[in-house]
Amino acid sequence: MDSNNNHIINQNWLISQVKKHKAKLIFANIVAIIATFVSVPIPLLMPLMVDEVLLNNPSSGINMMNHILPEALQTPTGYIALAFLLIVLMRSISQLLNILQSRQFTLVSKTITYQIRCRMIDKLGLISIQQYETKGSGGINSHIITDIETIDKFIGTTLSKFIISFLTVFGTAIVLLWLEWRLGLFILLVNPIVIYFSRKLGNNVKHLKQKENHSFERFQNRLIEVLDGIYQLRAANKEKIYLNELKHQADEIRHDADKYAWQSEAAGRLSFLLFLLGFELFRAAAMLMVLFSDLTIGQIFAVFGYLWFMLGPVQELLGVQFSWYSAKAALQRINYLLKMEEEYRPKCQINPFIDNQEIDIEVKNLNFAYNDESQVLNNLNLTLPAGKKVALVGASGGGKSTLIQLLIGVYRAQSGQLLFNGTNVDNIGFEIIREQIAVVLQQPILFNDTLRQNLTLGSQHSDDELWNVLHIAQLDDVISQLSDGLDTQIGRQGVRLSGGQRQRLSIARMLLSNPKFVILDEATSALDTATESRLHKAMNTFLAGRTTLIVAHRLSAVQQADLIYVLEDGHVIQTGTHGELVKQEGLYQTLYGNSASSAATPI
Ligand SMILES: Nc1ncnc2c1ncn2[C@@H]1O[C@H](COP(=O)(O)OP(=O)(O)OP(=O)(O)O)[C@@H](O)[C@H]1O
Repeated sequence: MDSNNNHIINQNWLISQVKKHKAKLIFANIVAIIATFVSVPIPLLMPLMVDEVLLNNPSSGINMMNHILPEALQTPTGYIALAFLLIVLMRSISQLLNILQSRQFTLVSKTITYQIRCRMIDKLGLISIQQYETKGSGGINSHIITDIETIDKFIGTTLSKFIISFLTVFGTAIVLLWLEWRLGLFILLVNPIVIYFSRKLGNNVKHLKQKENHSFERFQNRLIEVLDGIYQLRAANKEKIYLNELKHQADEIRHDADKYAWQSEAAGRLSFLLFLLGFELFRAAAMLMVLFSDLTIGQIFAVFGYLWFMLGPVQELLGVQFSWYSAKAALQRINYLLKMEEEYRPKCQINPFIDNQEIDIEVKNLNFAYNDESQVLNNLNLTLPAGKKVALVGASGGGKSTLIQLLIGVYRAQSGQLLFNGTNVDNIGFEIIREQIAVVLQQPILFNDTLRQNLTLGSQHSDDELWNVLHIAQLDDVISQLSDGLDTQIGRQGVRLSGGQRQRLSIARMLLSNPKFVILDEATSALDTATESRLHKAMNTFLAGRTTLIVAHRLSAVQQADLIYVLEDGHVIQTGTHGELVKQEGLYQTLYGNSASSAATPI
């Protein structure tokens, strides 16, 4: 579990990422400070215009303007026009600097979220299959897409606005202190009080965001399942029931999202109301000061200007905490995924496959259960001799596919040993073992891509090689008739192919990977007997000298094996060749005894 925690996104990791972008962030902050410096003095032009121009009390401001303006323009209209141009210039510069600053933040946030996404994708390759089965792809999907989006928004938008807003409020308070220290002090005190209360209010709503996320995850998981099974559901006329269930889950999202939306909005508005009350108090105090102190009308305009100036940034600051709650919840969910239990991956200490020799496999006293409820493999003992074809038969649910899962390391036995060429799998490591194995499943996994890509899975092979394996797999005739040949798109999960064609494509893929150990798990179950027989004949040359494990129910697939194991309740009850076993009283005879001459025997 400790090693899993190495992947999580914590403060240290974030700090290390931020350090990588130090230069950009320092630049962004300097830009933010300059932008604030440029925009904060704008309201100061108010006292100048009101006191010195409108009320005709020329002072230092007018003197300064006279340095810039030619004599002919040194009139109230000229001063107003100059102030107007100055303000336009200052506002434009400040906005341009804001754009520059937010650009820096976007660059940083996109890079950091890209890093998080890569970290999650790396993790996907490590998570144990058991965890995948429990979590479902929808949940994982939502972490990689929605949660990262939330974090991206927080870093890129909220955080960059936070800096500008904070600097603006701070700068405004400084100018107010300078204009009238009592008013400045007042603002400096009001803001922390408002932020304190708004945090209290925010605390009451943060769990609602998590609830909304959970509903969303449940919905997404179910949606993916329903879409994957839509064909079956439609055929069984159960589509409506499942779609209604989805609607019900969508309604849960509505309920939870609505609760969070209005309560966070209300909390935000209440905080802002608190600020507005402070604001009104401040305004009243400022007017009293005009009456009872030397604050001028112009200065009070400046003070009001600053209050107005502050409203937006204060609202941004108050909103930051809600984005923070969302980002924190998203981070927690991302870390949940990053902490998921990983597949057991022992390091390679011995490589028993280096001499290109055939592979023999020994299974010794193997015990395995998926959960506490039932034992699937019970002290299983068997041998797959090098270069031989071994069939595994038995009633459904006997543990045949489970043994395959253990052989390829998808699950791990609770006790017992698995030996490849006499070496325990724990000393070899499954990465090395999987290089030697190819598994063909009853329902092959195909991608919505070309035939070529589905065959090669990204490795480089010439067309001749591809056509050769397609020929062995009895698929070359079918594919040569397609107008796009190897570049034909096969659709989602290979829907444009028949069940038998999908199985043959999967066999061709196995042939191409040139494995030393072949596992065929009901790999030809969808083929007609004539094609199946041709395929077995064609594959015989390829399989010679390769250890082959055949899991099948059909006699045609079983009887060609050099050795057959009959499995019941997770252990071997009979061993022998077809000829020997049909003569023995027992499960094999019950299953295949009367159909020795028939080509296919469904169980
Ligand atoms: N992922 C899983 N989680 C929990 N239980 C499982 C899982 N996969 C299989 N099982 C259980 O393990 C037992 C053995 O299943 P397994 O698929 O190995 O049988 P099998 O012999 O291959 O059956 P079949 O001939 O029908 O393919 C069954 O009782 C099944 O319910």
